[in-house]
Amino acid sequence: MSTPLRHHHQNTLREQISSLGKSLFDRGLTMGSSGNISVRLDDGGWLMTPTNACLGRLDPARISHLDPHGQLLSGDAPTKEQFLHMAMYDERPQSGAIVHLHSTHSVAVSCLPGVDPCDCIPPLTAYYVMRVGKLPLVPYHIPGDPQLGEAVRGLAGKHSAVLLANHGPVVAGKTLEAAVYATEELEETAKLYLLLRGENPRGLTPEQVAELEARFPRD
Ligand SMILES: O=C(CO)COP(=O)(O)O
Ligand SMILES: [Zn+2]
Repeated sequence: MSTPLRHHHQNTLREQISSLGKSLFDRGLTMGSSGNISVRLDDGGWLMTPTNACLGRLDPARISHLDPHGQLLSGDAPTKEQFLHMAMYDERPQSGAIVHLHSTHSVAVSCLPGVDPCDCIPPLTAYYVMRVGKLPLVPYHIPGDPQLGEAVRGLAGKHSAVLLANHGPVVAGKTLEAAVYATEELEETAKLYLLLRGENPRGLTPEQVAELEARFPRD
C-alpha cells in the first residue's frame, strides 16, 4: 500500500527539483554546472542532483537516490557536496531540503575583506530577517572536501543558511520551495548590501529584528 504512494511522492519531488533548478538557472542564480539541490525522503534517504549536472537541464529520472547512509541506490553519481548536505541535515532535523548556488552577489560578499564571519550581511530588509537571519561565513575549503561538512556541522544547528568563503551560499528549508525562497532572498540582500556599501545605509534596529523573529519564526 505505502510503496506506490511513496514512489508517487518521490516522482513529484524529482519533478520539483528539476523545475526549481531550471528556474534558478534561467534567472542566472548559478552558472554552468555549479550548484546542487537535495531533498530528504521520508525513509531518511535523499534525492540529490548529480555531480557536474547543469541545474537548468536536469533529467528527473537520473537524479541521485541515496539511502540513509549516503549510498547510491539509483541514478547518476551524486554531487561532490554530498557530505556538506548530509552534515547540514544531521544538524537540522527540521529541514527537508538544501540548495547550494554560486549566486554572484552572495559569492561577492563571501570574498570581501572585513565581513563579520558571524554575520556576513546586515539586516537590511524584513524578508531577509524572516528567511535568512544571521549568516555565518565558513572558512574556504576546496569544493567537495569532506572537511567542509565538518566545518558546517558546528554552525548548521543554529543557522539555516551559511556562506562558504570564496564559493557561495548553502541554504536549508523545511521544504524545497522554502529553501529556494530563502536562497533568493539571500542573493537579493547581498546585491542590496553591495549597492549600498559606502552609503552607510539604515538597517533594521535590533528591536525591529526581534519583532520580526517573534512574529515570523524561522525553522
Ligand atoms: O557547486 C558545486 C561544487 O561546490 C558543484 O558541484 P557538483 O557538480 O558536484 O554538484
Ligand atoms: Zn559550489
